[in-house]
Amino acid sequence: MLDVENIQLTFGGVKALAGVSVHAATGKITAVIGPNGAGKTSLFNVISGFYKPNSGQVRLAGEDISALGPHARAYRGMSRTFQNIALFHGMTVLDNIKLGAHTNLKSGVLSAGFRLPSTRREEDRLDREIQRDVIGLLELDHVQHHQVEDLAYGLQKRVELARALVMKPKILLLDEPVAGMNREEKREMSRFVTDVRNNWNTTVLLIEHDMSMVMGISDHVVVLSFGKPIASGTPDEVRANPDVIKAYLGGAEEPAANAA
Ligand SMILES: Nc1ncnc2c1ncn2[C@@H]1O[C@H](COP(=O)(O)OP(=O)(O)OP(=O)(O)O)[C@@H](O)[C@H]1O
Repeated sequence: MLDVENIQLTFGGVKALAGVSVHAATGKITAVIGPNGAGKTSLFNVISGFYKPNSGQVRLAGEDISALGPHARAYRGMSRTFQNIALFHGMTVLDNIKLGAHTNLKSGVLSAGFRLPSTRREEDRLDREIQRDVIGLLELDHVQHHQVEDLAYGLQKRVELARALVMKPKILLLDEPVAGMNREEKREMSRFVTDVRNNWNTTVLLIEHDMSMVMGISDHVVVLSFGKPIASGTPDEVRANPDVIKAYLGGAEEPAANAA
């Protein structure tokens, strides 16, 4: 589904990514892990089109999308959540979720402004679809009319996930989905991500520090260290890999070529 080939990205003298390739297979959960500064966030920003790499290619469902910006990638079925909560306060859960669908609506801003009958029909259809698919699946029924800022942290993260899903993405990019959560919230988020994949066959790519989440739900894990892939495989393979253990224990040395 997603093929990231040989990405090089430098910031001044710092090589943030030095030849990173990642394949996220259709309907699978792929995780990118690595110690602080390994290049995970940079890789996500390259994949979603926020950073332009020095070289390398990003392909989505076979199409080279390397030259496209974030909106064009979203339109092609790439959706992401962010590390920090990015919801609109003063709005309900349902309205926040609906914001994720604006590019799916056929009616333009003008007709929406005049509330033409066709726009209202489209909104009604969208409401029904959101209720049926997203709100039900993510168990947000009981809070859909609440203001988002009144919700507990874990629920707000779930609303963000819902908003990312409204577009029915081909691939869902999750940027540290359980950061800052308590154990119960982490367990719930893991279950919901797995449910989404199981129900819709969505391809999921996530970056995450929480090892129990990564090892619990991933089909495939890629490990970065100092901007390079050092291992990949099943959670069990990666866990047992001596290079990975060394990187996490702080024994790995930065390659001389990476020095600024
Ligand atoms: N905008 C930037 N300008 C300059 N250097 C940057 C920038 N973003 C990242 N870097 C550098 O690129 C390298 C990779 O950083 P990145 O944030 O991608 O790692 P990470 O694995 O996401 O780290 P963390 O787990 O701490 O979020 C680091 O050396 C970082 O200092």
